[in-house]
Amino acid sequence: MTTTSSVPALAQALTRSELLFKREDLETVIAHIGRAVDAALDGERAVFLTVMNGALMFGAQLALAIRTDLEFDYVHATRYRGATSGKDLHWLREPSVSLQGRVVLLVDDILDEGHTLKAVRDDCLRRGAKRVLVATLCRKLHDRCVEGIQSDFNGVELPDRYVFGYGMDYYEQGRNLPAIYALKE
Ligand SMILES: O=P(O)(O)OC[C@H]1O[C@H](OP(=O)(O)OP(=O)(O)O)[C@H](O)[C@@H]1O
Ligand SMILES: Nc1nc2[nH]cnc2c(=O)[nH]1
Repeated sequence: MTTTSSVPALAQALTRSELLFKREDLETVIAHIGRAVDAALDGERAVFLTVMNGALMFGAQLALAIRTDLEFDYVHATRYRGATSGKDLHWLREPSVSLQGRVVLLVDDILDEGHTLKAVRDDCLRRGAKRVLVATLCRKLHDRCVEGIQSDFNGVELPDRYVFGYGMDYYEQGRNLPAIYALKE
């Protein structure tokens, strides 16, 4: 199977990648996040705001692990646009549910440098959210994260290398791999 453009091939990337977390481990971790979110919500019906596309898989599994009833919406903000380093943030879809006076659970796959989540969190507050909780499947360990953003709930910690799988892309490929891989170099 070949790709239709000149982007680097996923199969090639897999040969020079390391498997970091497999599906079963991630499912266990996500179930724990669900319990923690229930405790934090304490019965309040939050807006579950998924940041597309990367959070598609994590968002679905996390939602099923939360017992408290939720209202769903999504945003699409992208900084990486299929590349392996981030640039300016582009808003492709804003929330449609009113966030005024609401608790928002902001759900994303990865907290890397934090620009995306910071911008989306600040936008939620501008729209009147009374509290924004941030849930991420993974976060990278480095000192380049912008000030003023962190995950309230996070699944796993990653080395400072480009990762893909479980929602995260390698040149828009590999999002449906059921594990997280890191490029070796
Ligand atoms: O912490 P940051 O350095 O801002 O990076 C994290 C963001 O990067 C990815 O999105 P991307 O822009 O690749 O769009 P995608 O979700 O469509 O893949 C990921 O889904 C996060 O939203
Ligand atoms: N796929 C992917 N998206 C990201 N967004 C920010 N960092 C990363 C990363 O390492 N991989």
